Amino acid sequence: MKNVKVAVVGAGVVGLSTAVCIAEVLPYCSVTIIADKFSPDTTSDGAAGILFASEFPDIPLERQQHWFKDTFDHLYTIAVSSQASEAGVLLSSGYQIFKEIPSDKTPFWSKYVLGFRPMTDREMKRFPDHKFGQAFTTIKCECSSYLPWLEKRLRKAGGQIIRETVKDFQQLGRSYDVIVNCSGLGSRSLVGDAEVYPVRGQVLKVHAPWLKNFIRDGDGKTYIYPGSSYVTAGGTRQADDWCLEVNKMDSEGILERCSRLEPSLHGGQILGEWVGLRPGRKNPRVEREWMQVKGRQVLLVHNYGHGGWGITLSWGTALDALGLVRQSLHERPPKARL
Ligand SMILES: Cc1cc2nc3c(=O)[nH]c(=O)nc-3n(C[C@H](O)[C@H](O)[C@H](O)COP(=O)(O)OP(=O)(O)OC[C@H]3O[C@@H](n4cnc5c(N)ncnc54)[C@H](O)[C@@H]3O)c2cc1C
Ligand SMILES: O=C([O-])CC(=O)C(=O)O
Repeated sequence: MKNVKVAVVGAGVVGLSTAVCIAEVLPYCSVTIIADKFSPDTTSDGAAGILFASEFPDIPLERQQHWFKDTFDHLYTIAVSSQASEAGVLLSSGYQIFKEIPSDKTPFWSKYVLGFRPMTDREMKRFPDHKFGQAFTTIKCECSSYLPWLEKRLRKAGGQIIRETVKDFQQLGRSYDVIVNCSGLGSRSLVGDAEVYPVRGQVLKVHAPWLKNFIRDGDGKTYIYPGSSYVTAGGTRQADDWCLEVNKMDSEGILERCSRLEPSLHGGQILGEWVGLRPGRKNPRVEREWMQVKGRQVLLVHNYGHGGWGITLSWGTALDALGLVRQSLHERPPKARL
């Protein structure tokens, strides 16, 4: 019997992954996603969805490794299955190149992607402004397909979906035993977390079907990611900028920088421009607390603040959030709601 009521707030890649993990693994939980935006209108939808990461300063490296590996393994299984195109998950090969030789030539995720190696001198000849490069195959997870696919998986596991703006967790706690906060940037107002801030990102969607391999400048500001139906060319990383309007100067800068790396982009056709606000935070917050609601203890699990790596870490942090829910319910089973 499903006697524990769980509300997952947020229907981006983090909320949907977390809801699916809980609904599929804990048979005694009834899971409801509550969000004010769903695919195709979340931040997750417009992201390139490429899997790799930079390191967060205060999370043990081992934990970051397992977040990455769990997500990679989960998505790899989909990428090599017959579900791949419906789920929008594909393998993607290419280069990350650096103008200066990085201090760490083998990032923590290098052992989880496929075929990671330094680029050869012949490969580097294409990029005369760059001194060093890494070649590897990773995963590209296109959320405009992946989120609807997760929604379907959630419903199959008995999950429900409600479109609503949550104003207050106290209020929500009257109807649920567990709240999982996957509201991304929304956590700034929902839980008053001033550590979460927007990191604005603008990208172009380009029709250039001859491009097959990604190219990313290690500074994180210029990248070209061929996908299943268009190429994502980016980007910008503007901290504390809340503007969701397309900026023409940003678009010109993106095109100019990307075409320097890949001159054939000039022959492409721009299909659209998109802006999203990354849920920036020094470290993602994946932890639990207890809330007192009308004399009852309600479990509140947080899973937000993934910055530019929410897709990369989505399944791994969802599994951690699931672990926190399971462990907490084991320690303190919920009392009946009055
Ligand atoms: C240009 C760009 C490119 C990117 N590329 C990549 C990439 O290649 N790889 C990668 O890993 N990451 C990438 N990212 C980062 C990635 O998009 C984010 O880390 C990720 O989308 C965060 O997911 P999320 O589910 O936490 O948040 P979101 O997708 O923003 O979802 C938040 C959810 O919470 C809901 N919500 C918030 N507040 C409330 C409320 N009060 N009531 C109800 N619902 C609420 C929203 O409606 C929404 O459903 C990119 C981001 C940008 C902007
Ligand atoms: O940095 C990248 O290559 C893509 C990304 O995650 C982002 O723009 O946030």
